[in-house]
Parts: sequence; structure tokens; C-alpha cells
Amino acid sequence: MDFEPPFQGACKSFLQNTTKINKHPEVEECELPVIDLSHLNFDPMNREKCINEIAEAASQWGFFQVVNHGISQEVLNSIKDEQKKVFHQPYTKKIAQSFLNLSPNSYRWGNPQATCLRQFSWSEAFHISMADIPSMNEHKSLRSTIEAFVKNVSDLAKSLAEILAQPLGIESSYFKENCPPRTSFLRLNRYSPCPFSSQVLGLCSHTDTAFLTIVHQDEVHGLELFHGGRWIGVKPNPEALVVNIGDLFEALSNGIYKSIKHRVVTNQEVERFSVAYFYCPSFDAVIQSRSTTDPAVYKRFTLREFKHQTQRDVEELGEKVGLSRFSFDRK
Ligand SMILES: C=C1C[C@]23C[C@@]1(O)CC[C@H]2[C@@]12CC[C@H](O)[C@@](C)(C(=O)O1)[C@H]2[C@@H]3C(=O)O
Ligand SMILES: O=C(O)CCC(=O)C(=O)O
Ligand SMILES: [Fe+2]
Repeated sequence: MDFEPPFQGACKSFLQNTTKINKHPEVEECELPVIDLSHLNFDPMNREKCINEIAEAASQWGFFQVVNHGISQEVLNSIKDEQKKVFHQPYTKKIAQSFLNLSPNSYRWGNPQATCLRQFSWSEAFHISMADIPSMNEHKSLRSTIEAFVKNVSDLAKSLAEILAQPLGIESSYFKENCPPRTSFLRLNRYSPCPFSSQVLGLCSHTDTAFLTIVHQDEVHGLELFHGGRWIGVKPNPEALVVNIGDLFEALSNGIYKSIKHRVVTNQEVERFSVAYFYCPSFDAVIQSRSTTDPAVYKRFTLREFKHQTQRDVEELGEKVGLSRFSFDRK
């Protein structure tokens, strides 16, 4: 059987191997907390209530949805159309570095370092650093759509981060100082239909390395999060964007906000697209709890140290270990 996209090394041999991972059990779908951001513009009482809802969701779920987020449906639809066009190009074209004029290794299919099926991701992605967008000259409509999306989503990410910082007593200038416009990045995801959907994940279980991530998912089910000891499916809501706390906010908040494991399951028939904006600081930003009352849960680290550790873990173990590497409790 020929596979589109092509498999190199790892996945091919995992699939030929008779050892199977457990079939993903049917999961329940949930309505994540939905927060109406228009309440932030109402009277102070409504605003306060909305801020509390956001902080509550970040600590109870690590995930929530936002509506009236300020990004038009037109921009969201056009990013999906543009995504479709680039992903539907032949693999050999996408893998060529000159394709979108991005930095090396921006396009990836699966994760070649996976050591077993559980770690494999049946998906392809473009990582687009903000610094690379101006060079996407040959794909003008993709570039202008991405610019329109980024203009809106970066403001939204900053506002949400500032709101989340308030109850922690973190000064509102923190994000302005630590997250210059070029340090965040976009990940365009495509999950192609998978003939082995009961065995292979679209994106293996992970937490995000960011302060927070904003995801626009299409109407195809796939995103699941680990909550209350089980996997729960996030029902696609076309009006909403999904927001999740990343590792950096969990550390900064001294574990109050939770960076939750999530994954994407595959589907046999239909392809699925999503776009994720990872709100990140500069590499040398120091991530450290500001709590004056509770002992620090995590050691102080820079994003550079965190990324190097993740890279080492992915190379040696096939997956990211994440924040527990920096925990004071680590045995
Ligand atoms: C193999 C891996 C790469 C990844 C960490 C992981 O163990 C599994 C998911 C990957 C992911 C997906 C979202 C983000 O793009 C990312 C930076 C993250 O935090 O988890 C990547 C990781 C990566 O590319 O290093
Ligand atoms: O595709 C999705 O819904 C989520 C993607 C994701 O978790 C990621 O890109 O980190
Ligand atoms: Fe993620």
C-alpha cells in the first residue's frame, strides 16, 4: 500500500510491527468553558466577573474557549483556504526549503524521532516564525492572510496574558517587556485521513511550550485534552477559538494555571486543519514564580534552557518531558 504522505523510517516500521498500542477508547465530548470577551468592555463589575472566569478556567481546566474575540470569520475562513492550498502541494515541493522561504526545518511530517507508535504523530505542519512572514513573497495571498490573522491574534494573546497576570499580582508590563513581536510563532497543522486511525494519533500527547496558545480548529473533531484522569474531546465550535495555558505560564504562576496534556486523534475519512498561535517570550526571558506566599514549585529557567532540554529529550527519549524537568520535587 502506498501512503500519502510518504513515511520515512520510524512510522513505517512501527506499523509493520505486530505490537499494537491500545485502541483509543471512545471519548466523551465536552463543552469547554466558553467565555464571552465582549464582557471585558462592559461595566467594571462585568469585566471583573469575566476576568475571574478566565482565571478560574485556566486553573481548573488549563483550557477554555473565547467568543467575540475580535478575529473575523472572514479571516478565519481565509486562513483555512490558504492552508488547504499549501498543504495540497506535493510532498517533495513542501519539503524543499525554498517553498515558502521559511527558516530550515519549518515543514515537518510526523516526528522522525519517535521511538514507538505512541509517540508518533500522523500529521504535517509548518512552523512559521513571525520573523519569516515578510519573506513569504511568492505566496502573496497566504502571506497577507497570515498577516491579518497575526495582527489580531497577537493582540488577543497579549490581552489574555495580561488578564491572567492580574490575579497573580504580576505587573501588566511583564508581557510587553518579555514578548517582543517576533518571538511568537504559528503552527499550521494538517491531519490527513489515516487508514490506521485506531492505532495512530494525529498529534501525540503533549503540553505546549508557550505562555499560552490560541487555536483555531475546523469543524472536524480531533482535539482531546486530559482532564480529571481521562481524555475528553473538545467539541468544535465554529464561533470560538480554543485557548490553552502553556508550560511557561504554569511555571510563572507557580502551578496555579495548568499546562494540560492534549492530543489530536486521527480520522479515517476526512482531513482536518488547525492553526495554533504560540505566545512566547524571547529566548533569554527568565521564567520564575512571583509568588511571595508559596514556595516555588519550579526552578528558575530561561526559555533557551527549556528548549534545549526539550530538544535533548526528544532526541534521546522520542518525546518532550516538559516542566517536570524543572520541578523542585523531581526525584
Ligand atoms: C516530539 C515532540 C515535538 C513537540 C514535543 C513532542 O514531544 C510532541 C509534540 C511537539 C509539540 C507540538 C506543539 C508545539 O509545536 C511544540 C513546540 C510543543 O511544545 O509540542 C512541539 C514540540 C517540538 O516541536 O519540539
Ligand atoms: O490541532 C489542534 O486542534 C491542536 C494542535 C496542537 O495542539 C498544537 O499545534 O500544539
Ligand atoms: Fe498543542
